[in-house]
Amino acid sequence: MNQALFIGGMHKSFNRVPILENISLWCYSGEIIGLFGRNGSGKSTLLKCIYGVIKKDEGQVLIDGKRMTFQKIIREKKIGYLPQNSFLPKEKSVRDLIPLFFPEEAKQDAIFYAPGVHKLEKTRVGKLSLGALRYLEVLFLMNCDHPFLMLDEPFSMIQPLYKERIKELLLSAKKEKGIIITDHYYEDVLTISDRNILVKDRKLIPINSADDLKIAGYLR
Ligand SMILES: Nc1ncnc2c1ncn2[C@@H]1O[C@H](COP(=O)(O)OP(=O)(O)OP(=O)(O)O)[C@@H](O)[C@H]1O
Repeated sequence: MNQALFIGGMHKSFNRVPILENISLWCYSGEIIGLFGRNGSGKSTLLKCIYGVIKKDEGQVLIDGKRMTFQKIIREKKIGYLPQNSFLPKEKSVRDLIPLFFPEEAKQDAIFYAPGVHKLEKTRVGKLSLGALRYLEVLFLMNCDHPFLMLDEPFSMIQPLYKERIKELLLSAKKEKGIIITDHYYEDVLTISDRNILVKDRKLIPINSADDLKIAGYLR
């Protein structure tokens, strides 16, 4: 079912320093939005405010016209969020972790039989390479039933093979989900995104191409 995520009139300051001012943003299922911006421009803050892990000063998050709180987003499984730091327990093996997150056999199979997972089965999460870990996290999120996903730097520091696998997952997931993704690996994002936005001077600016990123001062 097509769904719409709407963020309206969002403001956020830290210690009275404004980071985001009067931010409005839409995301529909079936699209990938690329979110760009210089270090410290407020991309992670925006995602955290939408998800509700940090409190916004003002503004609304609506899904299909219904006002969302952090509790509702979690309870009703509305948004899956990939933070910059890993959320998987380090001491568990990949094989033990899968049934922990996914009791249903069909979901377990979807993950076990995803490309490259079989050979990671016995490895503990803490021993996975950064690329394998990020891939596994994205794979887990894709297999949850959230209509929206927000990913904070899924491509950072990972080898091309895993980047390609993550891109394939995202392109497949967007058939059913709306996805917001932020990463400084802008070329990887631009190859899969449908719309792009730059966070600059506390505001959002629509971006149509890498040239626009130059004009807006994100690239040289
Ligand atoms: N909990 C916090 N307390 C105070 N200031 C914070 C906090 N979190 C973020 N900031 C500040 O808010 C600004 C935006 O940070 P944010 O992490 O959202 O930027 P970003 O665009 O995601 O950067 P990067 O590309 O480096 O990940 C920065 O100046 C940062 O120092």
